[in-house]
Amino acid sequence: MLGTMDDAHVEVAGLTKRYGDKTAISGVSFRIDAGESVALLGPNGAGKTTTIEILEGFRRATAGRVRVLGCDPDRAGPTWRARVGIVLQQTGTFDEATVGELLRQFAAYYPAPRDVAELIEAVGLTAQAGTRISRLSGGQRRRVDVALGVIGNPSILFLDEPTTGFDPEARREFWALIRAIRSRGTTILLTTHYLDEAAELSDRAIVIAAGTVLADSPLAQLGGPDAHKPHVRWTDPSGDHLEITADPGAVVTAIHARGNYSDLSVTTPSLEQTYLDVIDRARTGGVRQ
Ligand SMILES: Nc1ncnc2c1ncn2[C@@H]1O[C@H](COP(=O)(O)OP(=O)(O)OP(=O)(O)O)[C@@H](O)[C@H]1O
Repeated sequence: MLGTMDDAHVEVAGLTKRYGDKTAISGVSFRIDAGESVALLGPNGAGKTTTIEILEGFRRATAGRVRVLGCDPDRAGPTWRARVGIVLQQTGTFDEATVGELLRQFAAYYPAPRDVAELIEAVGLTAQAGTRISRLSGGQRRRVDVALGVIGNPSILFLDEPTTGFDPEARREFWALIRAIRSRGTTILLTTHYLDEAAELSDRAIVIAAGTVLADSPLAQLGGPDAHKPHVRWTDPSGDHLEITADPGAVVTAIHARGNYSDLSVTTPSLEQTYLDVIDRARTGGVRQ
């Protein structure tokens, strides 16, 4: 059966994956509702690709419960696969075909594909529709990858490090493309090492490291409430000071009133710093947010 009684598009409970005697994923649980866009974050080797490929049905879980669109990906059939869009980290090349030929060929595999000309326009390749894939730039090929991922009009789209190697302009164009797919109501799970990308494309971040979930929260709340408070730093005759405060104005006014200070600054931690703190705290024995 496709679909569940509720709105969960992904349900993962106690997911564990071992490669031989190495445990890559250890008891991971999370849920993604229909229409949500979620970023899976974590350092190299954290288990992101392993997790996403289990959800795609490309790898088999060692233990735990996994449901995508209400089905176990390991047992799901072609009807399920037609509703799941995938953009892998690296894709094969179809050098001899033109963009239009390739997409028309793939559209024929799906019961309810998107209109090919409209999709080519949506991914910004109208001028290249008659161009062989081998003649496209790296960024243009990645657009073809995305077009192939959504040609079947999927309910959920998996993107594994979609913009690695992109220049800043290509990355921004790609974000616009994904936002357009998101605005159609498609559920999205992406892995990325770029915090700005996660912030642009996601409602929520799930942070994993060493195969366990460290945080699962909206990006603006990552690390807990104190993680986003401004830092006031200053120096006075008694030494260097740091105060983390929700009201930096009041702290600065008090410092000023006391006088005899130097090197006063007010900064807000970046999302990247907050993320690195979450990872760091876990390494040094902190607790889950
Ligand atoms: N086929 C495999 N056989 C053995 N070990 C593997 C295999 N695939 C992954 N691993 C190991 O599992 C762990 C998780 O790897 P995974 O590729 O899922 O991490 P990742 O978070 O996607 O990393 P990256 O950010 O570098 O892509 C790593 O320690 C990796 O070496």
